[in-house]
Amino acid sequence: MADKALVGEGLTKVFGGFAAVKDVNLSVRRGSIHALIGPNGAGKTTCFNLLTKTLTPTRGRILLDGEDISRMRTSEVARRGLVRSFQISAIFPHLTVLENVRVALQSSFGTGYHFWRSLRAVAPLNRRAEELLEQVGIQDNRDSPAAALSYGKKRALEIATTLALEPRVMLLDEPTAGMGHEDIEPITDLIKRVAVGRTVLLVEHNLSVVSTLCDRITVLQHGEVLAEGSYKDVSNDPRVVEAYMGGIDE
Ligand SMILES: Nc1ncnc2c1ncn2[C@@H]1O[C@H](COP(=O)(O)OP(=O)(O)OP(=O)(O)O)[C@@H](O)[C@H]1O
Repeated sequence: MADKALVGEGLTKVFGGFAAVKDVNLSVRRGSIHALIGPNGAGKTTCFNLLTKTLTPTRGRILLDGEDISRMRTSEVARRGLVRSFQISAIFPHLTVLENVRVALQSSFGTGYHFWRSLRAVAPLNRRAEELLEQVGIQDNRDSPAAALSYGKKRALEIATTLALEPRVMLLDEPTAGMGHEDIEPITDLIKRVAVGRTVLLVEHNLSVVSTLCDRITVLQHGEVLAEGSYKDVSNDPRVVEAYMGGIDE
């Protein structure tokens, strides 16, 4: 159990009689970057939403560091170090980049969204916010309104606000979705950097990103696990090739 940061056991989610996820077993090794992939409608988002506690499983269990978190609220699991990017700290477009990270830090320090608290009380958080901006490479934009950032830099800001919650396990939902070619490489490098010393699970459509970033891949099809292994293993698996035929995105 010690090497498994996050485990899904027999995860099933039924929507009005339709099983979007069926008896999925999934283990995310500590320190790894693990991807959930599969053709459209395979159940990736549903599975991800179960693991991130956005949805409650119809059946099955989720274990974080061996502890059953199946019935816990997202805020409880976030306190235990399982954080979905953007789950708590959505970007506030009219706040500056620095203020956005500070708000995320306030929520992790339990001071919440009490904007009326004196500026003096939040000032010590500025240094940490600046460090986080540096870590994701957008320190030069600290005083810009978040709305003015390029798409790629917005994603970097979202990662900074996630890091503010000190995640041990980070869950990223399609981190490169909607990105132009020029933004994909920097965000891939950034995820690699912030993954050091952490565990990362992501849903990602871009298979070239998956191949460069991920240690382990789970392929879903029709709500079930079709294959699991390294990118090389799964991409050479004839069942995976067949599942993707006609439905591949990249
Ligand atoms: N809330 C819901 N109610 C009913 N059916 C749902 C619901 N959410 C998902 N589904 C169905 O479950 C199946 C799996 O959907 P899901 O979004 O998890 O797949 P996906 O692999 O993420 O797909 P995509 O790559 O297209 O985003 C689909 O057939 C979808 O229509």
